[in-house]
Amino acid sequence: MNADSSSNTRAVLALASSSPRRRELIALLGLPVRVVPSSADESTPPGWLPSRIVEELARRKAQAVAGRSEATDDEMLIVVGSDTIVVLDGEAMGKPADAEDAVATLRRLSGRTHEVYTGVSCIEVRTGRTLTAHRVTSVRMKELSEERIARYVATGEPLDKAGSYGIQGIGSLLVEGIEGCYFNVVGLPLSLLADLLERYGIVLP
Ligand SMILES: Cc1cn([C@H]2C[C@H](O)[C@@H](COP(=O)(O)OP(=O)(O)OP(=O)(O)O)O2)c(=O)[nH]c1=O
Repeated sequence: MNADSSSNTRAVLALASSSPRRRELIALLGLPVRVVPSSADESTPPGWLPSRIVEELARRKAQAVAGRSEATDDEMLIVVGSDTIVVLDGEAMGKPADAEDAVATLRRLSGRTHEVYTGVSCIEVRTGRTLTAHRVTSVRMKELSEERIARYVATGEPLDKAGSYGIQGIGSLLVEGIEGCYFNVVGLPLSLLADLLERYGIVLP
């Protein structure tokens, strides 16, 4: 099944997110997409592994939207939720509370390699069939001087991003290199999402 399928049912995605990055990325798949911001509870108990955190939060975001969505007779509606965290020394870091918190996070990331975890969860609205997975990308940061961190935080870019940087923006200047999926760092691992969609019978290029 694909967007141009001659079958009577067409695949439609509902992105459970208010992230402009995720919206841009999911559009690359070429399927029809509706965007429905999700307001799920993002708290998790202490001690959860990063993989569990991102998978659970991705599922919660998708469930919050699936619960108030209805597919029309001629469509297979799949809600997609996603969650990203940065992990250093086993500690999960989400979005910074404020500029000061962003400075403290970047000081910790400086000159070291951390992991970015992104969970993706798909729910087919009609059947409730739910598929969830995650990817991990290693990111090595340059040594960052105090002046450089201050200049970067002053751009405002870090404030709505896990780990207090955006690899797709001017934050790319702080990054030495990565190992793994780039889109995973930006917040939506497209190749993983495509693997999940294939399991619903959706054919992509
Ligand atoms: C590390 C990194 C994170 N990010 C972003 C991706 C996510 O949007 C954000 C992590 O926060 P999330 O809580 O995963 O997502 P969100 O609150 O932005 O959006 P929603 O829950 O509505 O889907 O950090 C980047 O854009 N670039 C990066 O390099």
